[in-house]
Amino acid sequence: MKIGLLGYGKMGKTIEQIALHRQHDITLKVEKDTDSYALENIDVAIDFSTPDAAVANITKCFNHNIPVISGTTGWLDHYDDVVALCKEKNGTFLYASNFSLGVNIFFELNKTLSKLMKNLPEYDISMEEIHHTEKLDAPSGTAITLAEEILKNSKYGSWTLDAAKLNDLHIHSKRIDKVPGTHQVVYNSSVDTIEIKHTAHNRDGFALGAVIAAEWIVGKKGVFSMKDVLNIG
Ligand SMILES: NC(=O)C1=CN([C@@H]2O[C@H](COP(=O)(O)OP(=O)(O)OC[C@H]3O[C@@H](n4cnc5c(N)ncnc54)[C@H](O)[C@@H]3O)[C@@H](O)[C@H]2O)C=CC1
Ligand SMILES: O=C(O)C1=N[C@H](C(=O)O)C[C@H](O)C1
Repeated sequence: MKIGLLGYGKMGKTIEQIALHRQHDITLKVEKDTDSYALENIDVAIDFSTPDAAVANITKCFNHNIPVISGTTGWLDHYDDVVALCKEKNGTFLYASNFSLGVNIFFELNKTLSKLMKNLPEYDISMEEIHHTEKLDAPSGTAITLAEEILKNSKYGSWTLDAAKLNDLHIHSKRIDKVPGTHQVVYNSSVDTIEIKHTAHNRDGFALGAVIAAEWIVGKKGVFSMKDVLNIG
């Protein structure tokens, strides 16, 4: 498979290693902020760029009929527009806030736990996400995915980064040098605490999931998620 890497930073370089190991070719690497690259000789594009660049990169793939895997976070206000454009162009698109198998299992644990806790308002819920200091967005895309599931079954109106907003689900975003990604959900009452936590040890799990998604999507049309790839949830 010929892969175009839209974004060749920490994730692009990790994906390259895993893709080569799985006998794929990297036929394009976009390393900096430009839209003047050519989408030629590519079976699938994988976008791990920046919040500001993601929509233009995805749109360019639709216009060139290239399936696109999107791992970039921080652009989700435009997600519905991108899905509509994909359908209009008869394109192929998959976004995941987190491609790792472990986090996708964690998403299912979070869903199950939130359903179990639905009628127990004596528990206050909070979340914490920790990432490296180069991360541009907060909260993390993964934290938003977790929060959106919790909100379906909780007393909270929306998620917030502001601890003073007591009626909302507080996400505490911490930035610590070199941390690849840690997410925790805490249910706290006066008598006990229930916590679930996922800790990434490096970026290999994210990268492997993105390559597996790219392998899976070639030849398909439409809008997909990691649930389709992993057949869970
Ligand atoms: N969904 C997932 O599983 C994961 C998502 N991410 C997300 O992926 C994104 C990238 O993460 P990192 O690789 O750690 O960041 P990074 O900062 O190391 O790399 C981003 C790269 O994109 C390049 N870039 C800037 N403008 C561009 C453009 N217009 N087109 C193409 N490339 C452009 C930058 O020069 C840089 O090399 C972030 O949004 C991050 O949150 C990161 C890890 C896992
Ligand atoms: O920026 C990162 O590094 C990560 N971003 C993703 C997110 O925002 O959830 C996934 C992972 O946690 C690493």
